[in-house]
Amino acid sequence: MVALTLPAFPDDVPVAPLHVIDYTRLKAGDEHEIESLWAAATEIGFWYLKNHGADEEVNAMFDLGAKTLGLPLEEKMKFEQGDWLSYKHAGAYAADATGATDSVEFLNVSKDDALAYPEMDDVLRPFVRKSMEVNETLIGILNDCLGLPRGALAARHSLEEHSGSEARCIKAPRLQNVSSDRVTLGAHTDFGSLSFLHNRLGGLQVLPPGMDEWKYVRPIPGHAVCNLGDAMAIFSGGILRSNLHRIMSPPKAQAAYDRWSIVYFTRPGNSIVLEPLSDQSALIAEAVSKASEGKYNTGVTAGEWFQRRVSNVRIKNRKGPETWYQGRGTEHNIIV
Ligand SMILES: O=C(O)CCC(=O)C(=O)O
Ligand SMILES: [Fe+2]
Repeated sequence: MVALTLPAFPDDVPVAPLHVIDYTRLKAGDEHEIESLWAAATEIGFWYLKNHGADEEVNAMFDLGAKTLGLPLEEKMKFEQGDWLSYKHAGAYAADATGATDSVEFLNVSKDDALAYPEMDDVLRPFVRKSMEVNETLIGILNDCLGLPRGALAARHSLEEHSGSEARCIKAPRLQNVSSDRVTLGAHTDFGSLSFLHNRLGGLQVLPPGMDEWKYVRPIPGHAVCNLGDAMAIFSGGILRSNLHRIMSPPKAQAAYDRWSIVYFTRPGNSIVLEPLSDQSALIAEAVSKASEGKYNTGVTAGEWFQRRVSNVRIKNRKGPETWYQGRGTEHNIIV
């Protein structure tokens, strides 16, 4: 189970000063709040979201995750399926180009499974539905800020089409006798559109644009952390930012505890081509005209983008450092 009393996040580590966005104000169309969201989405691509109304669903997911990932390894390994869904054991991913491995385990459940199966429990489905509602609202607001026709981004995230959208529970076990600056999940950008993340302990770090020092994202009770992924950076011709991040063991006294997180990833439908929506927005067309030729024309679908990224991070598929680079996303210009 998740410990009820955890040591406080330390005051003497570098933190990223993320915007705090109030979801209820956003929903009410508050212009100041929309401007803050736009600033966060274009500058760093990460923000806190308060008053999102998903606490109950998220807490149930933490309990479900603890129960499921608490099973013996041989039980969990029966559910490892291909490169992506269900269970991922610790050490299955490369943490960097050298072949060092990660130390987190995941439980992934596709939104298509969570919504489709009648016997799906009363924890996953409510969490997926609530997370979808929040992410769709945020994506809709960003759609309008980008000057896209109403529903242009929503059409690329249709409920009907199968996609890489999924719920994830992550456990990073406390590390014994290891210095607290150990990377537990390697530096990456998220593959899809928008991630709705819930943390209780520190350890998540972002590399803010133009900086060479990683900054912690301080967990704030009741506040989710939202971040944009590659698809939104590509659709917007680079106006929206998909920022590099990683997980470290929790800082200072928090390092003595297992670290749990719950995430919902919204990703485009598998058939959606990842390219800038220049013909639908003057703002995007202008951004693309300033970028190097073809920079955001990936020539692949969201399904292919996802498959490439996830299979190249699998350590079993590693041939050498090039495999790590072949799995990179929109952050590929950044040397870490
Ligand atoms: O656990 C976290 O804080 C972040 C997880 C993450 O970045 C991911 O699963 O993509
Ligand atoms: Fe991530």
